[in-house]
Amino acid sequence: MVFTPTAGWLTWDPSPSTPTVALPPGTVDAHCHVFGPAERFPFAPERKYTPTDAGREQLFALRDHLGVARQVIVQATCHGTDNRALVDALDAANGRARGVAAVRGDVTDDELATLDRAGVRGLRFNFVKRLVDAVPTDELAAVAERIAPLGWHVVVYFEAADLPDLEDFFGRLPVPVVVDHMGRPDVTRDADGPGFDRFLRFVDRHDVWVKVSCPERLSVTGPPAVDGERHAYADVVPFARRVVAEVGDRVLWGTDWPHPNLTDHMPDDGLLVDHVRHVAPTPEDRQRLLVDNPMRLYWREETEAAR
Ligand SMILES: O=C(O)/C=C(\C=C(/O)C(=O)O)C(=O)O
Repeated sequence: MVFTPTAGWLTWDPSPSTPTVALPPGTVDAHCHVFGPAERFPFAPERKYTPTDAGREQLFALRDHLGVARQVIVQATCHGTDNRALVDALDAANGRARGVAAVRGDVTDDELATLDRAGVRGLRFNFVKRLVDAVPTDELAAVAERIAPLGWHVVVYFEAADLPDLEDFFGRLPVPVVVDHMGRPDVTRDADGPGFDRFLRFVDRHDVWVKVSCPERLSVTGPPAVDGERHAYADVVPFARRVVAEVGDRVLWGTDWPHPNLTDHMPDDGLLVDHVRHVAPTPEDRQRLLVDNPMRLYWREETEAAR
């Protein structure tokens, strides 16, 4: 079957620059994806977009190019609840990757156990309307009860405007909740204004984890370097720095490679690494953000053994 990438859809940068920021040893890219290759792992019929292939070899090459040690591969909607490409990449990563899968409500306990053995440590619940149709929250709540004994968590992706309708559902989940891309704030607003205040109150109330990922999706100032530095997405920085300052022990970072659904510009992944310097200004901030927090969430057995 031939899969034609969605028209107008940019593909990932095949030659990202070399970061000027030296990442701490053990850095984890806590949000990236693997797409296909489609001839081995066809995209889901229910998908809302068709990406270009972005296979495990390219994902691992990016890891090594950026100086990242480990990756958390997150199931994207283009593969629906078919986690075969994810599991294949986990198998090939030799312990250097963990996964966040997507499942239907009728997933069996044996299937969950198989995913756990493959390195999956969470499920993704996607509420972004341009990506999924109606979300069966009752089904998701039932599945969340079943993954609690596995020690898994739930990664949630939603638009900021939808948080009021979703907050109670998230607060009732019996497992840790991790929010993708800071809950997609409107960065034209004040990072200290009521909208982001509300998000951070939700985070604090329910001990929610937050990814300071995807400045390229959130920014309206775009990629041009700011003040001559290898820094961009300056309008996103105040929001991300607030999260790092106020949620320091539950904050994560990721590249979001291969950056699906971007049409106006494709980020340079080397610049995304440099961007971290502005989001997490001290070495201690970066150690927590890039190493300690993701290791505690995804490689708990190693962090507990090291105590
Ligand atoms: O890759 C991301 O995290 C963001 C997007 C896509 C998905 O998450 C997905 O397809 O599951 C998006 O905003 O289009």
